[in-house]
Amino acid sequence: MLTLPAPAKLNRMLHITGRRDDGYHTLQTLFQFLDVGDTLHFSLRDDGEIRLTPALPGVATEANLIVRAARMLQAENSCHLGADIRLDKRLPMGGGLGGGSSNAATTLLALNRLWKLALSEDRLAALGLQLGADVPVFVRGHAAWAEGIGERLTPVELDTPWFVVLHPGVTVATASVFNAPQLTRDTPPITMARALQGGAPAWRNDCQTTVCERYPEVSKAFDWLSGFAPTMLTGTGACLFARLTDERQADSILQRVGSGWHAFKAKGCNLSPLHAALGCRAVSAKGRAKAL
Ligand SMILES: C[C@@](CO)(OP(=O)(O)O)[C@H](O)COP(=O)(O)OP(=O)(O)OC[C@H]1O[C@@H](n2ccc(N)nc2=O)[C@H](O)[C@@H]1O
Ligand SMILES: Nc1ncnc2c1ncn2[C@@H]1O[C@H](COP(=O)(O)OP(=O)(O)O)[C@@H](O)[C@H]1O
Repeated sequence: MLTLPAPAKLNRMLHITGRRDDGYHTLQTLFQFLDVGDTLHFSLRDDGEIRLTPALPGVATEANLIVRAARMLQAENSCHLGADIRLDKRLPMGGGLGGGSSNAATTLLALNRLWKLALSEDRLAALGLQLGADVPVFVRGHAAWAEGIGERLTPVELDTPWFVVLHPGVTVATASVFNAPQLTRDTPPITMARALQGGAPAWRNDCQTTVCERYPEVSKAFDWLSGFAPTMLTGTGACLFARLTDERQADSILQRVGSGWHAFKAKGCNLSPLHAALGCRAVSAKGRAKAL
């Protein structure tokens, strides 16, 4: 059996720079992984079946990104092998932590290994992009500056603080945020160097105002958490994250979280825990940028 993590991600900053003809928005964002996430267990089957347990509430098995990733790999390689896959789900769904995308990326890398397909990382990232804009960064496995709809990636070294991630108990529909008339969607593009130069104190998320206006519970949670430390929305929410000076500060905040909200502490990682588990070497220092 192959057991691998599917870590969460944060968008440490997120700018929306425009809208494409197909309706998708162009972004500039900094992705970083957390040392917390789901876990997947893979066992080989020789009959071509893909069996996933347990089912996720509200997600048909064939629509689950894990099953879709497995089927895509089978089709791509005319592969007749299958897998039993068990998912230990910890990440809230639709929270802006990228859990579904991360599950898909872990499945692509795991089955590439289990089925001995030897597909390149480039090919796996291209397949992943067909499943979701956030899948390629999980396939690549390094914190990254992302452009386009999140698929044009440049690895970066970011600060790796402790965070408290707070789920305010509401679900935010990504499409409703991107369709909101008041959404800021004309932030002038900046260079990666400029984004990194300001560092964390200068970062913001263009979705945050719209999400807080439309979801009062997110606004309330933001006001509460930012009373302790600098706080931001990840992706289109609903999760918020506070950047802390040390782990003790995280523990102290966690003791005060009210009922109806779910919170956990996590550390930022520039190398994905998935790639650490697979024993991948970190990308070479060449071409990496460093946040000040
Ligand atoms: C904006 C991010 C940042 O990480 O938010 P989170 O999902 O993590 O919160 C992601 O790129 C989200 O990517 P993903 O979650 O794959 O979005 P999808 O399901 O493909 O998109 C849902 C809907 O949101 C809109 N959408 C999504 C991404 C984008 N760059 N522009 C858009 O306009 C489209 O209307 C699309 O139909
Ligand atoms: N394996 C999976 N894990 C989580 N969500 C999944 C999965 N497969 C499909 N989904 C669907 O994808 C949606 C987005 O999930 P997720 O990636 O966790 O959130 P977000 O994109 O907000 O970070 C979920 O609401 C769910 O309907």
